[in-house]
Amino acid sequence: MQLGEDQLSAMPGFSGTDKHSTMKSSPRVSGFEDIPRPFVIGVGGGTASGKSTVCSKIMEQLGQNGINEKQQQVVIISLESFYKPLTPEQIVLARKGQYNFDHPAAFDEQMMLDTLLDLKANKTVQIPEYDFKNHCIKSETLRTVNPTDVILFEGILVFYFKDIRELFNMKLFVDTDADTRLSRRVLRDMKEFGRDLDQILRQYTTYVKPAFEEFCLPTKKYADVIIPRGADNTVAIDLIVQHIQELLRGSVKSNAPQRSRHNSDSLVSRPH
Ligand SMILES: Nc1ncnc2c1ncn2[C@@H]1O[C@H](COP(=O)(O)OP(=O)(O)O)[C@@H](O)[C@H]1O
Ligand SMILES: O=c1ccn([C@@H]2O[C@H](COP(=O)(O)O)[C@@H](O)[C@H]2O)c(=O)[nH]1
Repeated sequence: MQLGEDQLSAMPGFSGTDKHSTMKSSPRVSGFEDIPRPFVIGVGGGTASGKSTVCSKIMEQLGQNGINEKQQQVVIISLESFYKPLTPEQIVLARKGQYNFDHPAAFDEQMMLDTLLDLKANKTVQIPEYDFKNHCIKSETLRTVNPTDVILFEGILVFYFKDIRELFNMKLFVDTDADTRLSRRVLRDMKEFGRDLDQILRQYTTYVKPAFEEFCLPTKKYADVIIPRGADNTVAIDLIVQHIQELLRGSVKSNAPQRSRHNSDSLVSRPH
């Protein structure tokens, strides 16, 4: 679905263009003509840093929440959809906090790559939904993701895999203090997934923390924008939303062929 001027001007904060002139109220910035569509934004960061919450806030501020999936112009995809299936023995270990869900080998990199390439080629894809409680894919539900304008792809290791990292047009890293993350993770795992404290802490100290230090934290250097304090950082979120709105407005007018943007060509540093 290509965005229409009316849909865009309905977005909160979208200043819009005069119906009869594309330049009057908000001149287009040079360089926006060739924005790739979809524009794929990677959102990395440690467990419970607020990646999902930041993505939800971005969606909300773009007026995308509560919209029929078919009409959404921005979608969120989570890395957990690409967990490899566990054997029955591994599920037993996972229930005791003895399976490493934080190691890159836990993910199906090829499936992730194929899915992102299909989305970049504006194909409709089916994405599994993950069940954290039972450590498996929900077999009855496959989520259909239609061609869209902006994709937010969030997860602990989204910047770890080089092939995947190179598909992102923008990279955000949600940077939240480790104690805050641990306390949120404990509360979330207890409340939402019914886990006990022993299991949570064993898993955290054995796998989550070491893997964060070995595989996730080193990927921070790839980020175009680092968001300290996660969803509490309303200034950063406002700026990112404003930027996405500029992108969407640019994509509406663009007929130019898509091309990938190089890191150093980051849109964030362009003057608005
Ligand atoms: N700024 C915040 N203040 C308080 N709680 C938060 C904040 N951001 C996230 N949380 C809570 O912390 C937990 C983890 O947040 P989430 O966005 O799911 O993180 P991630 O996607 O990085 O794992 C959730 O229970 C969420 O409600
Ligand atoms: O079955 C599972 C699968 C994953 N996890 C943990 O989830 C986090 C990643 O998700 P965030 O939303 O980014 O926190 C990862 O640290 C895994 O340890 C799990 O506990 N059980």
